Amino acid sequence: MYVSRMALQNYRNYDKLSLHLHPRLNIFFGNNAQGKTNLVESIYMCGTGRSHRTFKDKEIIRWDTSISSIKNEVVKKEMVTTIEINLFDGKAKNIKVGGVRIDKMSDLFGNLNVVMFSPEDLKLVKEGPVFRRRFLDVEISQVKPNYFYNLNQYNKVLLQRNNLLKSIKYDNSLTKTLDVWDEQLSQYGSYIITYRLDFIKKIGILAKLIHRKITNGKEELSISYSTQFKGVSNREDLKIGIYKKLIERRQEDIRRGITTVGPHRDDMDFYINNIDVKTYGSQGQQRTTALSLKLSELEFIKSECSEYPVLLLDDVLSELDINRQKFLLDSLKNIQTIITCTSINDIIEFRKNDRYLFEVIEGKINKIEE
Ligand SMILES: Nc1ncnc2c1ncn2[C@@H]1O[C@H](COP(=O)(O)OP(=O)(O)OP(=O)(O)O)[C@@H](O)[C@H]1O
Repeated sequence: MYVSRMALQNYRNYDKLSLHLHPRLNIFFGNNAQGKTNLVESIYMCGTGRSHRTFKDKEIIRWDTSISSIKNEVVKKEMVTTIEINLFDGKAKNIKVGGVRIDKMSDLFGNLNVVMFSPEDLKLVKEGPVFRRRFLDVEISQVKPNYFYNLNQYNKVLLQRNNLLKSIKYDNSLTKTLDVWDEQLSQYGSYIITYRLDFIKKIGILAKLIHRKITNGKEELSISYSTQFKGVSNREDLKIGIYKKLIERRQEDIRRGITTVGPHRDDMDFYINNIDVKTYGSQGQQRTTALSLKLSELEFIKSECSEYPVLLLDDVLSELDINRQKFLLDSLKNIQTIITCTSINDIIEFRKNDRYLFEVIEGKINKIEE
């Protein structure tokens, strides 16, 4: 799939923009703070319904205006469809697919699959577990709308349970009310863990092969899911396991006023040649692991949806050494790729006859060559 045309209005520093994109390679270069990331952010939004940088729509709307819009044309299985997002100051966004307004975010997923790779992602391995859980949630939601539903329900119940735990501290008679939340938390939580286990199993195999290639067979990467329910993969057993542990930890949870059991505490582990990459990996190994993981996502989406997603490479090339850059660029021949960079010196000769090159200057875009 690919984005054939993009149009922005009052989107960050873009007043009005209309652009045809190359079905394969698009390179946007320019100095800092010209609008390169804003551009990839808008494509990411059409795929996921949200920005990768902010939860606040207000920040996206061009200053001194009140409505911002994105309209992209997407070619998927040779059919053209439009995805339109209108953002309002102080009102929920409105999303249309093929001109029809959708009321559930999960109806957006799958119309445009995107994979974003930015310098932030290079920290995926070594940063805190929140980043890795977010990675899991975004990637699985794109291909499994049911996951997104269960995740939303889980988060709602978790919030209610945590509020209740805080109230119980002052009113013990409320303790019995926890039963209903524990039941629901186990139900939704077991779905989340089952989906995550399946996802990690699949991308684990793909990432291992990719990592082997990048390191010329020197490193063997393995990825696993770290959970309080190790060894349990059946959904019914997980449900029972979560429920039992919630009861077991109930007094502790009441004392602390938070829920200490469930997938919101889980994480991903990475090993290279059986050594924990988070703790002992060099910076280079951590980066290569992140790169293998990102590239495995492309293959995963292809295997689930039969088409490659659109790849957004935001300012990431300069962060990789020349070998990794070459590996990355060579892997992308059949994938629409949007690259942003401040300098094109390293890639000026790259796929010269099979790309569009654009210069970004203060929210305006000049096409340099076909
Ligand atoms: N809501 C907004 N309205 C108008 N301009 C905005 C808004 N939000 C951000 N900007 C402007 O957008 C520009 C930043 O754009 P962007 O983040 O895309 O930069 P970039 O070209 O990717 O730069 P870098 O190479 O430094 O990452 C800044 O000039 C900023 O002031």
